[in-house]
Amino acid sequence: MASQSPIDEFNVNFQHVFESLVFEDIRASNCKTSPSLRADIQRKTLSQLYYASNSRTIDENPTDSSTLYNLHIQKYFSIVDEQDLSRGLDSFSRGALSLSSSSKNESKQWSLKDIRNTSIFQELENDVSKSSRGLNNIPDFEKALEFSVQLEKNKSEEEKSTKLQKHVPPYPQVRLSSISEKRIEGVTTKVYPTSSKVSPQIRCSMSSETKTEEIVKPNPFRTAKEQLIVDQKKKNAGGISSSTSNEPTYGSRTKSLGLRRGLNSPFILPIKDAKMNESETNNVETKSSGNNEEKIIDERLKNIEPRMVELIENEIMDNGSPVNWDDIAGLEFAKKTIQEIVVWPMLRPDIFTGLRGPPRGILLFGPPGTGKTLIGKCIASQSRSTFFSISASSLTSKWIGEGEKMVRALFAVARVNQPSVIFIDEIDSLLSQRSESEHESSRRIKTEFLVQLDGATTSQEDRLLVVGATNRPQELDEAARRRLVKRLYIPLPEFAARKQIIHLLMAEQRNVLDEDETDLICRQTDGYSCADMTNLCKEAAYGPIRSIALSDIEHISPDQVRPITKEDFDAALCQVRASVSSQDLELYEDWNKRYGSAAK
Ligand SMILES: Nc1ncnc2c1ncn2[C@@H]1O[C@H](COP(=O)(O)OP(=O)(O)OP(=O)(O)O)[C@@H](O)[C@H]1O
Repeated sequence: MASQSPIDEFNVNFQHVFESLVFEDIRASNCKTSPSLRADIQRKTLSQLYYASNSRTIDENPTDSSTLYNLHIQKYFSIVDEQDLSRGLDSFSRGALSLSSSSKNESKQWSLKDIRNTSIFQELENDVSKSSRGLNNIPDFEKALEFSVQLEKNKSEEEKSTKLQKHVPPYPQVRLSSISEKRIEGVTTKVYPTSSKVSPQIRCSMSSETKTEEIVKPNPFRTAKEQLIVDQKKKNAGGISSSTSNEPTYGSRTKSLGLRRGLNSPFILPIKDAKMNESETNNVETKSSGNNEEKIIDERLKNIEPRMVELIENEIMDNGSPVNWDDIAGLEFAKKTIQEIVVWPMLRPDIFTGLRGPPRGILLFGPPGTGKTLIGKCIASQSRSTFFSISASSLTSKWIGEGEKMVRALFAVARVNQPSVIFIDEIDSLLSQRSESEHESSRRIKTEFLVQLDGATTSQEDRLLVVGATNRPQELDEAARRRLVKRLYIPLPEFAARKQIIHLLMAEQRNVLDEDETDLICRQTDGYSCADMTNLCKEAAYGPIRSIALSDIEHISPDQVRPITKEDFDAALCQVRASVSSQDLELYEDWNKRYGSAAK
């Protein structure tokens, strides 16, 4: 048997398909058949056509198959969209937008979306755009074609509309069936306004000729994104509006470095514009004028190295907690004298003028740990002054070669921050008696210090007080001694002062010390300095802790720790001894008799 030629094969196939189509068409046209069944038959026909075309069973020429395809599409839609339920499904108006997923037509294999995505449908569009000559010969094809093209164009808009309807079932109140009717009858002019993104006003064409648009009730529903756009639009009203539209630019927004720009942010030039430069220049001017003001204030610092100023402000300026006179046990004479000659004049410089002018330098001398530094801090606190605390030995050793600069800087910063108290501990090491073996740098520091001290003592405007403290007053240079006009002896604490220290410190701890026991401790601590007394109390406070078993120390609560007893002090007394020898005390008392502002 001779094999069939490709043309014969095509003819056979086409005949088969055509017969099938005609048969189905007759079935579908049968008025007695239900609309649902007729729609199914048409859909089946479309599927067959689609399959035959794709498998090249019928025709390589897409125009013919397209003609057939569109014919059946029209028939299909005429059934689906017919509003008379006896003849059609009225499906479009009730659910055409969700037709693709609808089960109304009892088939899951087919959907409107499938038709649009078919290659034959797309080929149809392409062919039409390439050549309209052959198509003009086909009756009604043009209408079907235009419908198909328009259908594709409207696809995305329909999807949006479908989404909106899903959220608000009663909306839109549009007879969409009218749209479909127009599609079938003629060239569709359905227009969904693009501005519907913000407040969708769905418009539909009522007539293909007049293209009159009907404004349908606006849909109040807004997606979160739409609401954001509206809010930002309101916010930016009156401000600089973006040159771009408010519509979101999905995925195409330009990222900028630094701060993220909002939807309606004004455009920012990637380079500095003239205006920006101008404003920056103004800022610089403002800043520089501000600096000029600061320079006028800080005239006294102009010859001082900034790093030294910084060092003094960070390391020497003391911002510790304030000290009250009551915090200092004993030393009644010293406290009274300092209040009279130092604190009051610093608080009321207008009263303490002339002969009543305060001394600018005082010396606190005495055994170590008796409260000299404490008094210096208290002077600063009570006179509301800035407190500078420096050890003279650090001036000579820490800043070798720069000590004199440091002294100058210290006084300059103190003047800027006045009223100030400059407390110089171990002042003897700075202002010791001159000798042949004295190092050149030490000598220069001493000279600078005396110069500054002279300036501080002679200047009436400056409110500076230099407080020197020493344990070796006998080593002080004569010139220094003369400048430190008030020389106050800070002795070892007496009985009352020692008792006061115990009370002060024990007040913070649980203890069972009675007055007799406290007095006994005070008698036992004759010759102890204030620092010694503090150490004794600390040691006694450890007694209750030492009585706790090591295994319990981690878990024991504070109130389970027993109170401090006299026995703890007895144990502590064995540990903490007086640090000041009687010989040293004699030296202080001698020197006090000779040079000190002794108590009468
Ligand atoms: N009069 C006092 N009242 C209460 N506590 C004091 C008194 N004097 C000293 N202390 C305690 O002793 C500590 C040491 O005191 P401070 O440094 O003032 O002594 P100092 O005379 O300056 O000693 P140094 O000469 O060794 O510098 C203080 O921190 C304080 O706890």
